[in-house]
Amino acid sequence: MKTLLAIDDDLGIQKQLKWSLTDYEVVFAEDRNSALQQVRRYEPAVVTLDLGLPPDPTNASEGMACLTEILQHNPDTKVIVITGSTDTEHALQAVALGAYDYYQKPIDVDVLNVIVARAFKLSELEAENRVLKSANYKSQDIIGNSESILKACRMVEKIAPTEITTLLLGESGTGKEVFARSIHKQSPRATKPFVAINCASIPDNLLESELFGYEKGAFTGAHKTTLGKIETANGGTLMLDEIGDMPLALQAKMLRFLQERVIERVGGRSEIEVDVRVVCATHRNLAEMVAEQSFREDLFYRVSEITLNIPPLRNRGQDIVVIAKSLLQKFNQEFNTNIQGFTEDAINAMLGHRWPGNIRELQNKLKSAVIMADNKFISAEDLGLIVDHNASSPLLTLRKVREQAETQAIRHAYNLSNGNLSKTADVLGVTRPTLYALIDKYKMLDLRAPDPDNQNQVSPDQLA
Ligand SMILES: Nc1ncnc2c1ncn2[C@@H]1O[C@H](COP(=O)(O)OP(=O)(O)OP(=O)(O)O)[C@@H](O)[C@H]1O
Repeated sequence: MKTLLAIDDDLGIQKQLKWSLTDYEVVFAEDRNSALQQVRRYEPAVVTLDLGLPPDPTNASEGMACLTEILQHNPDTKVIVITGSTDTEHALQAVALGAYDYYQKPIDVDVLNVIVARAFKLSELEAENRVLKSANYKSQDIIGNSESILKACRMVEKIAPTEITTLLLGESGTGKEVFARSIHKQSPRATKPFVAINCASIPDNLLESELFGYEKGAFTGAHKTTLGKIETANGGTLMLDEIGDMPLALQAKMLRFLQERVIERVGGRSEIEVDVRVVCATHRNLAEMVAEQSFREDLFYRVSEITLNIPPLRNRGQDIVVIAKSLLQKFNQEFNTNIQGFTEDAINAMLGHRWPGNIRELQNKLKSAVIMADNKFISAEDLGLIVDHNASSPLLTLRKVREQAETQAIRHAYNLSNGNLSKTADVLGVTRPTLYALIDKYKMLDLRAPDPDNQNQVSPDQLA
C-alpha cells in the first residue's frame, strides 16, 4: 500500500483524512519537526500539508518552512497544501515554492481523493522516467545520487570508451572494483573478459606467475603451461587491485607490459602480444611511495594516466540511506525476511557514523541486523551503532561525551546537507566559523575542502 503523510495538528482533521483516504497507508505528523522525521522514515511520494502549523497556526510561515524543508529533502515529493477556504494567497505562494497543488477546506472526500490519486500517478510516472533514464545510463551498479558519486559516474562515462590507463583511488570498501567493472561494461570491450587480481592477497613469489603465467617445467610443480591473468584478460580489461603492494622487482616487468603490451611467461622465451586494457586501484598514497622509493616513478606515471578519486561513504550525504535501503531489499530476498525499513534513530546513527570500512562495513552491519532484528524496522541497536558511553569507560569525562555527541551531530548534519558546509552550519544553528573551528578541533578533516596535497590528481570535480 502506498504511504501518504498528512501533516496537520488538528486531531479531527487527522481522523477525517484517515477515513477518507482508505486506498493509502496514511501516517501523520503534527508539526514541522515530526513531519521531517516522518519524511525521512517513510519517504512518502505524496504529502498533504496544512499551512497553519504550530507554533504559528494563524499564520502560514511554519507551513511554508515545512514545505521548503520537505522539498529540500526530496524535490520529487508531491506536496498538496491544505488551506482555509479564503486563503488563496498563501496557497498560490506555496505552489510558487514548489507545492504540487492546493486544496481548500472544508474537506470533500471525493475531490481530495482525485487530487491525491493524480499526485501518486504523476509521482509514479516521474519515477518510471528516472528509471528509464538511468537504464540508458550504464553505471547502474553504482548506487547513489550524491553530487560526488554522480560526478565520478560522469567521469567513468568519459573514460570508458578510451584506452587510457586509469588509477582508482579510494579507501577500502568504497567500491573501486565496482567502478572498474563499470568502466569495463561501458567500454567497447564489454563482451570480453573482466579479470581482477588483488596484488596484496597473493604472496610475492607467486604473484609473477599469477600475472604472467608459466611454461611447463618452469619450476617444481609446473606440470603444464598455464596462462596468467594478463593473458586470460586478452581482449578485455585487467584490474590490478592494490597495485601499491606490488613488489619492486615485479614492477619493472609490469612496466614493460604496460609500455609494449607484450609479456613473457615465467620460464618462457617467447614474447606474447596481448591486447588488454588496464585499470589499477589502491588505497595507498602512490606519490608518497614514489618519494620513499618503494614504488617506481615511471610505473606511477604509466598507471595514472588519469586518476579517479572515489569518495568515502561518509562524504556521500544521503547516499548512505539510499544504499542501505537497496541493500535491505537484497538481504530481505536473500534471507527471506520482510523488514520494512529503518527507525529514525537508525537513520540518524547511519548518517552520523564515520564508516571507516565504507560500503563493505555497511553491508556487514546490515546483514547481521536483518538476521537479528526482532521488529519490522531496523534500529540503531540492531546495526550495532549505539555508542554505549558506560561500556567504553565508566570514567568517561564530560568533555569526551561532548566530543562524541558533537562529532556525531556534525557528521549527521553534514550528510543531511549533502556535504554543503553553509547548510551544515545552518542545520546545527551555528555560524560557519564556529563550524570550521569545531571541525578543526575534532580533526574531522575529511569534511573540509579537498586536500591541497592531492591537487595533482584529477578528481571528479576537476573533470566536471
Ligand atoms: N555504490 C555502491 N552501491 C552499492 N553497493 C556498492 C557500491 N559500491 C560498492 N558496493 C559494494 O560494496 C562492496 C565493496 O566494494 P568493492 O569491493 O568494489 O570495494 P573496494 O574499494 O574495491 O574495496 P577494497 O579496497 O577493500 O578491495 C562490494 O560488495 C560492492 O558490491
